[in-house]
Amino acid sequence: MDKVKLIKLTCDLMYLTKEEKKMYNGEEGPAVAKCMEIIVALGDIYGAKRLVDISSAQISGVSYKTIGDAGLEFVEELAKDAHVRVPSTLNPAGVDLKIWRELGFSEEFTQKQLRIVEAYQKMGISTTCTCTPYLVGNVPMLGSHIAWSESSAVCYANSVLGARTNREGGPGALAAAICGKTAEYGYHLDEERKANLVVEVDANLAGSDYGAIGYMVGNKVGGGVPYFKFQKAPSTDELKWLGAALASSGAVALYHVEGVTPEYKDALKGVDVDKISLGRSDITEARQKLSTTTKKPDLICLGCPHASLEEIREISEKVAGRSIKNELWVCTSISVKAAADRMGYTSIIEKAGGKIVCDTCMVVAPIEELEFKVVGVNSAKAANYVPNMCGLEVVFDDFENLIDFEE
Ligand SMILES: C[C@@](O)(CCOP(=O)(O)O)CC(=O)O
Ligand code: SF4
Repeated sequence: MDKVKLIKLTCDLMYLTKEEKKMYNGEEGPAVAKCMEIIVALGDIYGAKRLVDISSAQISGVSYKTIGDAGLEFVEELAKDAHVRVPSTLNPAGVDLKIWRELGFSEEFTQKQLRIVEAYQKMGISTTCTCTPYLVGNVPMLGSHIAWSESSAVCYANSVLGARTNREGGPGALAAAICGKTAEYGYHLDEERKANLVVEVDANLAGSDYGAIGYMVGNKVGGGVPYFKFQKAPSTDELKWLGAALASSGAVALYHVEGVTPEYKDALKGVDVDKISLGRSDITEARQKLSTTTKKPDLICLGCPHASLEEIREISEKVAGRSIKNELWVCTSISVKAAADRMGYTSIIEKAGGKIVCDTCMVVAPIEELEFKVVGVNSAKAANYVPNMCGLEVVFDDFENLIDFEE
């Protein structure tokens, strides 16, 4: 079908403005045309009536471990003449861009990884290399339309900030960033943001319990929208862990928390939903399911999603003046690490034998090429991903139960 007919067909299914038609038919260059085709194709598949302007993007498809040579060639080709039109941040890479050699990663992998990051930077994407863009300045407003990928970031933006994005894949988010637009379907629409399951949690929760709850409920609702009733209001870090787990065991992109999240008041209006209750025994069962071994971990990886400054402060307090027996990595962004350096938390953790690892994480880095056998994590998402993505055993527990100190 030639271009004109295709536009006609597309216009029947979706309304394109004059400006958007120009972008679509190549008047703004081949890269924009290619990206508009991706966006319009997604819109046609999901029944969008129009495109919507976006205020920011979060781009995944960064680690050489996940995108390989094909992905490297795709981004280098696009970077020849594409540039983003909205503030865009980048997902974690496969290595810490500064201390990769100290961590034991290979020169060959790192060189390819640096080419990928360079190509994204050439397109004007901020090479933040973190899955917590909302901690480094990419903080979309309530009701704003965005195009984010990285499932935990998508869940946080929709649920905690009340911004509007679907679970974009790498290409979809990148295309949207280059065009400044995305197709208006799914979570961009009011009617898709209603809850479809009420979850009453009759237990006093702490730390990694939130990940265990998210893991269980994600399995139950798949791509649904859970509405939580907790005994006390979770912190933003606890909401971050909850959403990451919901998004990794299910395909949850939005949840509501009664009395806490910005859209909870309308989430149950006009819908008739099922209710479930979860208690301590359910949480205990989920926690057991998330570990694949009872062996002591030789590598402890915290910061999935990337650690906040508050998390790093708490870790530094727990290790201050002690000497750690196992290897400890605290994964975070360069921005949060800069603040941890200034506050002295980094030197406390390093003096105890730990490392603050930036730009990457225990899932998208090739840790399987290092000498570790058992990874200890306090993130249900990491526990869910490490066995499949790294082929290593995993122990899921709170930090204080994972760490081994010299006497
Ligand atoms: C491993 C994961 O957290 C990030 C994958 O990142 P990337 O596709 O390598 O940029 C997957 C996800 O949940 O989006
Ligand atoms: S696996 Fe965890 S740490 Fe890695 S990118 Fe995803 S949320 Fe972030």
